[in-house]
Amino acid sequence: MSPVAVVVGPPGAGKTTIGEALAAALGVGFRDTDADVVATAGKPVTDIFTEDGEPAFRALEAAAVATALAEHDGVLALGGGSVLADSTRALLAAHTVVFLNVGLAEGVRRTGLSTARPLLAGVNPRATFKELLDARLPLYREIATVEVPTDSATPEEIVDHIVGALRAAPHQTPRPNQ
Ligand SMILES: Nc1ncnc2c1ncn2[C@@H]1O[C@H](COP(=O)(O)OP(=O)(O)OP(=O)(O)O)[C@@H](O)[C@H]1O
Ligand SMILES: O=C(O)C1=C[C@@H](O)[C@@H](O)[C@H](O)C1
Ligand SMILES: [Mg+2]
Repeated sequence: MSPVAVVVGPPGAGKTTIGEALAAALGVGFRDTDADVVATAGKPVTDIFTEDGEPAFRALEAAAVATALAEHDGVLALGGGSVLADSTRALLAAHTVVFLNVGLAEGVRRTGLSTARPLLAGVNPRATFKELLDARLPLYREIATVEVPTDSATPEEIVDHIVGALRAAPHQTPRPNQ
């Protein structure tokens, strides 16, 4: 069993929004590893960061991603920082991975009103977001099979784009060493 598509990208890229809409368009189930981590820990992501620390969150996240990749056959959205783990990127090499890209200004705008993202809760969310994008863009691109810019597209347009890309390459050839 393998997800139809795994959705990755920075905070605010739309992984949850687009992932849910993509699953509905394809008539498959949707799963989000952030929700899996919250269910396992029994508390919100912010509390895990505050009470247990980011390394504890990342360990829960890597385990949640490995389980979901093995169990889920619909659309799977990953937490924004999942790609930081070498083990997760190695697992993703065998999957169809949609990278939802978002630029700095739009990413800050979309995440600005929420307090639910502990990494962006500091005094200068814009600087933090820029550091995060600089560090992660190569990692998202390393494992993506489809990259979709989202800054000036509606969720409907983005879903159409992804459905078209999946139809054009329905059976991804496994990469070497998989
Ligand atoms: N294409 C889009 N155009 C405009 N707004 C969008 C778009 N995609 C998502 N949004 C909005 O941006 C916000 C963040 O979206 P969402 O929660 O889906 O992002 P995410 O990638 O799942 O973030 P996180 O990494 O924190 O889980 C939401 O308010 C959502 O409605
Ligand atoms: O980008 C990140 O590192 C994060 C994104 C969210 O999806 C959550 O997984 C958490 O807030 C961390
Ligand atoms: Mg999300």
